[in-house]
Amino acid sequence: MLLSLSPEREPENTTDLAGEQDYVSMLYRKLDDERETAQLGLTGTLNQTGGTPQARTERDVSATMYSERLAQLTSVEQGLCFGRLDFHDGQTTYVGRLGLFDADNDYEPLLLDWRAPAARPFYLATAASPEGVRRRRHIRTLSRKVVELDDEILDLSSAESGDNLGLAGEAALLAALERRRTGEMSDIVATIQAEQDRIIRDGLGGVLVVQGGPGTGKTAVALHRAAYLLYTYREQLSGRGVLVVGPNSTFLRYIGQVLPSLGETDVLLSTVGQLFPGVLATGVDTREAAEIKGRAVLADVLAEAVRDRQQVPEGVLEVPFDGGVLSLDPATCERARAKARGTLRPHNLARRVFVEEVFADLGEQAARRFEVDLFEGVPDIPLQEGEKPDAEVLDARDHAEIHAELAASETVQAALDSLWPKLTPQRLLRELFASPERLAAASGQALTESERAHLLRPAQSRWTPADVPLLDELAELLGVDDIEQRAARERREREERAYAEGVLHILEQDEEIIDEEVLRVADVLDAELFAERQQRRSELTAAERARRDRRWTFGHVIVDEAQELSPMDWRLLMRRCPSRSMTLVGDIAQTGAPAGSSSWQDVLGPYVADRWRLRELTVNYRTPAEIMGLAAAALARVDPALRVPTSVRETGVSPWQQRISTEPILSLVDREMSAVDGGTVAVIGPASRLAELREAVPDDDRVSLLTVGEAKGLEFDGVVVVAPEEIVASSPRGWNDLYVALTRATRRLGIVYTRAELAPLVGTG
Ligand SMILES: Nc1ncnc2c1ncn2[C@@H]1O[C@H](COP(=O)(O)OP(=O)(O)OP(=O)(O)O)[C@@H](O)[C@H]1O
Repeated sequence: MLLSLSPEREPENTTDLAGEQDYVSMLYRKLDDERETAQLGLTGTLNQTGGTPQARTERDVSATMYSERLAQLTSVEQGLCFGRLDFHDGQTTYVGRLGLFDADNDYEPLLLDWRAPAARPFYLATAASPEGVRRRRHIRTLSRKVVELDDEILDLSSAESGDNLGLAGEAALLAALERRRTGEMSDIVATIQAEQDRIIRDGLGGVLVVQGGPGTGKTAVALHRAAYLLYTYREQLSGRGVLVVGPNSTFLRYIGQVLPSLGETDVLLSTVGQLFPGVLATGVDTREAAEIKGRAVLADVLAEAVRDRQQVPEGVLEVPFDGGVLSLDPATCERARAKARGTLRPHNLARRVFVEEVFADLGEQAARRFEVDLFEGVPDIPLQEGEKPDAEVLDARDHAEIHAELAASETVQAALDSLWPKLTPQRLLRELFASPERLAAASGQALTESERAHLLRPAQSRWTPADVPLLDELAELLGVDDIEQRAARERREREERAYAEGVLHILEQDEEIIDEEVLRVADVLDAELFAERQQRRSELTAAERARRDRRWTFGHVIVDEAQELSPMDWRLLMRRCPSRSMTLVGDIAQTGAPAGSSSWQDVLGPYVADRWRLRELTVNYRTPAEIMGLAAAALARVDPALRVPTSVRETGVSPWQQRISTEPILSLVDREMSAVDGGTVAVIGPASRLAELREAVPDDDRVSLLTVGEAKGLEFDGVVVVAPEEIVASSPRGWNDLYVALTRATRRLGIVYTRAELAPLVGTG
């Protein structure tokens, strides 16, 4: 065991257990009281009807507040209190998932929220630097029952025998690490380690990069940091929300429960591919296409593609109008285009200027023709002595009418659309990738012919995740004019509100005439009203509004597996976070995406120069030492200078390896399932073998069949890696991929070879 049980532990004692049970039971009673108060507050608020619009708004705010409080109080039920600190000065504090106070005793804290500054010694105090703490106690509960206490005495004698990983609460930590995995990540609030705590509580401003090998808790730390920031900077963050970006939806499902279990719901979890409202990116790019689409130079290509849609005709364009023909000459169009471009506005907004210029020219032609028609057959009357010529035959109203007619004319609109079309990002990108000519014109020297060939595809193709940052870029270049949609949405909201108010009004009137004995309408409609208000409330949370609004900017952005993002992904994310208050967690050694990065400075330089701070995590909590020995051989192939993080555990079980022909995969997986005794098993193989493996893998909820990309960020009790040599060969970052695959297991790892090319790796097992 690498995990030693130092510092010194006090023997567990039943009196202590009973004492802690009393205290914990008191906390749960307090929690129940708080819940009841919140529930009563909510019911009372929902039962109120009528009143002024302001009173109704205030009610909505109170209902929101009460239901949020209720959700928070419910989320902390499991493990409400998990720690106790005894200080040398005789003081004692309890640490838990939220703060509880004694209203009858000057609001003395009964339980400290783990995020409160006063709770920090629970995570940071060590025997060498005890911060006044004499004893740290981990309290383990099952439902509301105290089942185990783990004590550490922090004094200098134990500091000398302390282990070099500097772990706190080792017994509790070990218990957490050894537990079976369920397929959903759990919070680590009771056993956060000092190096993790420092990152979680780092200040809100600027860009913080957390670099750490597999299993070092980067994801856990990122999520706890979100909860910490929302607690500490609530005023600043609750309006704009926090965005957490993950690599794929499987990963988002895996981490989805962590923040709610910490009482936080106002966080948007999303992949980059989900950040363009209205676009569902279900298509899959080839590796080459994904890499090319991720390049920064695509921003220039897209800007050029937009300019390419601002045309000047080669010859005079004849525009049928009102029974005659108007002509648009290249010089006029050139002038109009230069003026429109000169505004530096996005394409769709600059179009207005282009149209005005063209209308001025066409309008003049139309007016002249109108005058000619007007005076046709009327003899010229010579001017009298001193009389001036009539400067304007048509007045401003006539001109306005002509403009309106031009605007309404389909032929004029068709001409304008051929020169400066109104464009959506979707239309432009679809037409760009479907046309070799347009793509060649837009890319100039930026892409070679063969690179362009990778991007070409039929117009009806599905969107892919790598298209999303391109659509986002185009939305900026084109200027999506969603004023009408916004107005429609606001109108809809007003109508819904008016309808609800109408219903309430009718109910109130009804109540006046209904017999007292009969159930009052409000008595039976509570639930419905509640649901309706809940719906309206959820529409108003920052996370929900952010999901619908492409231009939403977040108070803080957290990116997990940040090494996988392409330069174009970063452009999108930076737009969502102009304050550059960001936490990026990742591992350069695990980069698998073709457009992913191998240097944090390369990623961040364009946005913040060198003004970002780096923190490192060095301890691997997931993967036992035996497995890391094997993974180290794969990492050495990525870069001999890279080191694997130190494992906290040994299991005594070495990874096994065998050739595929020796035994069918099905029986190997069955064997692993019994070995992990009800835990989870993943079979990770190259994409090209997935169909074949699907037939060979048992149909069981506890077994997952995944590519390396899909397995990124996840963990399982047992892992079987199939055809490692094919994983390595199938991508330029093959060794990184294999490293990721080998580090997913918490207990057991098996490798099934198809060939023997990776003998050096086998030899290191
Ligand atoms: N302080 C801790 N207490 C208990 N468990 C922990 C602690 N830190 C990390 N873990 C556990 O270790 C495992 C690995 O954590 P996590 O997935 O956050 O690592 P990671 O650095 O994101 O890994 P990867 O780079 O492979 O995705 C998880 O099961 C997590 O709950």
